[in-house]
Amino acid sequence: MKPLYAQSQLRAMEQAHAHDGLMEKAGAAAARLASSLLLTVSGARILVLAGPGNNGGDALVAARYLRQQGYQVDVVFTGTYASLPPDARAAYEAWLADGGEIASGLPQGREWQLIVDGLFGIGLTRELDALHRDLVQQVNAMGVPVLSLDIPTGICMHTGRVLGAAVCAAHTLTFLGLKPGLYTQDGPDHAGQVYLDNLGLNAAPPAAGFLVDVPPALPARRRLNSHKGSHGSVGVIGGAEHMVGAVLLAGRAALRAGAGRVYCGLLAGSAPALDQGQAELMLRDAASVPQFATVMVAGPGMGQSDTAVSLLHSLLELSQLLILDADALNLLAAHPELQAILHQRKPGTLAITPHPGEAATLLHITTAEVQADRVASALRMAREFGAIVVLKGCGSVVALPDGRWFINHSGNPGMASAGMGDTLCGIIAALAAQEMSLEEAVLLAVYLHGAAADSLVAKGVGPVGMTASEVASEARALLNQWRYR
Ligand SMILES: NC(=O)C1=CN([C@@H]2O[C@H](COP(=O)(O)OP(=O)(O)OC[C@H]3O[C@@H](n4cnc5c(N)ncnc54)[C@H](O)[C@@H]3O)[C@@H](O)[C@H]2O)[C@@H](O)CC1
Ligand SMILES: Nc1ncnc2c1ncn2[C@@H]1O[C@H](COP(=O)(O)OP(=O)(O)O)[C@@H](O)[C@H]1O
Ligand SMILES: [K+]
Repeated sequence: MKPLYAQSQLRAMEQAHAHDGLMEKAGAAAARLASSLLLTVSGARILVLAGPGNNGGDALVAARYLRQQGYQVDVVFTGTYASLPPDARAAYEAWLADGGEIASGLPQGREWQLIVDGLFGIGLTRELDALHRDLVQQVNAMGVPVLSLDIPTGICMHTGRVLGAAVCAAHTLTFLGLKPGLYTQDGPDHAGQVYLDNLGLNAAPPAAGFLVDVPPALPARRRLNSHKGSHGSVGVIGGAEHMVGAVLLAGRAALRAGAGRVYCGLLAGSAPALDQGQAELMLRDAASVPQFATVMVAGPGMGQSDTAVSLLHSLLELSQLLILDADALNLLAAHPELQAILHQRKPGTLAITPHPGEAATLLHITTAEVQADRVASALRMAREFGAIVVLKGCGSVVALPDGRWFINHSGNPGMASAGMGDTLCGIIAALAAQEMSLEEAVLLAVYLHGAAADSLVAKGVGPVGMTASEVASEARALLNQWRYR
């Protein structure tokens, strides 16, 4: 896991090292990366975009180093000299003193092999104005690789949201520490490959959150002398008429992630007595399932019938570890009396896995408002529902009631297909059944789920057409590889 920082923490780091030449180091690092990216292009021409603040200063330093290395460098500066912050002003003067020139608009009739984006960094506080929006759109239309400094211009460092328009970079060199906006929402689509340069600062403050980019804690190795009862029992309730598959997908995923036994309770009157594709699943009357299970999942395809409400009600009052998804979340949103029970539960025994639409229903806001700040939305749900929360989507956010949060770094758009969420809750339940805490199970399951999808893409199974069942099988392969090899 890697630390993620808030703007205030990055500012404090900058201030504590105000006399350490950080901008010079940042610009030099940018020039090094730029020239390594251009290695195969001799005599390359580089466009450097410098904005009105210190991000622009970094770019001007990089421009100077690149010019000294023999590149042809065109600088476009969008600020005003008089309002530049001191370090950036010094960088501006040094560029001119070195013989560099400054243009205020894009030079015509030139072709560049690389663009360095130093328009805005972590100081972007509002939507881009018309001038910058226009420039960003022109840059994106050029089809030239872009190296963004600190964060792609136009991306909000906290939320990953596009503020009006944003640069689509192939590479982002980020300074001092990683920013959450690089890893969730629209950040990953704009940042390309991310490189971190800590500018020589080795002591960093405590993280605001964490990026989960390696497998977190794994379940213990199995004792040779173990039996099916040693690996827990998962129960899954849901599957109203026409939605039976959701429960079967969750149950099958739980088997593949190692649960000793899996029971499924289907609400549909026409439900099968056997899963023809997975005879190991034990199909029972939904109301009876909790008595067999150490960990329960409720919600996949559950519908919102009175039966569903009363099943959920009784489940919330039981002490088992519980994972709620899909319709269970919609029911929770619609029935305040169900929410009231949540706070009587033992801490750490409930997880909820909303996608942004379900999160909006739970929080009584719009999906756009949820997405405007995914970390804040996930933390709010964690607090209000006393639950471990997975806010799914690109850069899934895991938030805990005590205020800790994580952004998951695995996964890809091949996962945007029906059944993926059912698979995720089956995996969470199976890991929790194998004696992990629910918090550990959630963190591992979210990473594993995405890593399995990434592994399938690497093998050519996706992103197009990758199925949730395939992800469950690949998750099994990875879990075995991580734990036993
Ligand atoms: N100060 C330092 O010691 C260091 C700063 N660094 C760089 O400095 C950056 C942060 O610099 P700043 O705080 O100056 O911020 P930025 O350079 O990101 O931009 C801030 C400037 O843009 C203006 N602005 C914000 N939103 C705007 C909008 N939508 N339209 C038009 N103007 C807008 C602000 O009023 C301000 O003038 C970092 O991202 C990093 O690149 C690094 O060099 C590390 C060291
Ligand atoms: N673009 C994406 N990048 C990464 N993960 C994604 C992406 N799209 C979907 N996912 C993941 O796939 C799963 C989809 O869950 P959900 O929307 O509940 O699907 P369903 O209800 O159809 O099963 C979530 O874990 C989500 O994080
Ligand atoms: K930038």
